[in-house]
Amino acid sequence: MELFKDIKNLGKLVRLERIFDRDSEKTVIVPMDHGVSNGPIKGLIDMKKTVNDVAEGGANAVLLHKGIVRHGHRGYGKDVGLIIHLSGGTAISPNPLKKVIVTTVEEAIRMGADAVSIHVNVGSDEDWEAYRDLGMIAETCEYWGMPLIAMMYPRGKHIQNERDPELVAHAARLGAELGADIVKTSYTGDIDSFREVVRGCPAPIVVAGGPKTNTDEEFLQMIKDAMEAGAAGVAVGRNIFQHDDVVGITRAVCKIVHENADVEEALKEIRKK
Ligand SMILES: CC(=O)[C@@H](O)[C@H](O)C(=O)COP(=O)(O)O
Ligand SMILES: N[C@@H](CC=O)C(=O)O
Repeated sequence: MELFKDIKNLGKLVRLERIFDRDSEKTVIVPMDHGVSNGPIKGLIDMKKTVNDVAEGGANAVLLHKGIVRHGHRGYGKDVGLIIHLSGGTAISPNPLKKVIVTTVEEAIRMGADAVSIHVNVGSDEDWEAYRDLGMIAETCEYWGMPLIAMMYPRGKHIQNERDPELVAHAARLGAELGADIVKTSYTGDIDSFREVVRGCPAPIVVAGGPKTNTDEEFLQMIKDAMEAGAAGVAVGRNIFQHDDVVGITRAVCKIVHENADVEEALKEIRKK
């Protein structure tokens, strides 16, 4: 794939083709790691059903913690790529922004992962520990041919605006500098500033979702704008798995990401309740 022309590691290339569409060279990832950070929230109770629904809707990959694969692997339905999340931390911790490494790349390989991910809150207390983790895990991923996705967010007590374009650009660049193959970060709110984030980051960027938006139009427009700005895809959790029509909203997102559809056309995929 042209998108990964800088990557020479064959194992990584083979695996990346399982989580990116070979024709569009874009991806729709559905993170479902919220059980660790927030507990069994809406949409993440029956994990097999939710994984099956997003697979049915055409998602390229789901992102899970290891225990959900162990307890919840479907073994039926349409196959979907598997990204295993290596970081953990909870909203009820005295330091909710602190993430520690809870799994190894080797364990992810044993579980059949197509990629692994790590979460870094840039600007949080002791963020340097996460930078060290990212750099070291990148080296292990290189050895095993395992693609690494770094979730890079400006978050911390001195960060006033987590979507500030300069801060998002810095966080994204840091991910690429320390060895991530793909960077996931927040949308900055407008096409021009996000284009600069993409320009400043040598690794492909996938855009994160955030809390469930009020309307489907608002959410899909954000996806459309991020793609227009040069994103290589999306990694959206709650706006997909908490939707009343999980299959339909996944199809709508895929239509924009892979087929460059406009929002109006994509909305037709959703079954209104
Ligand atoms: C649970 C998290 O920490 C999130 O960052 C999650 O991993 C994610 O990637 C985004 O999920 P959304 O629900 O789309 O914000
Ligand atoms: N490839 C797996 C990924 C989830 O565990 C599947 O399709 O079920």
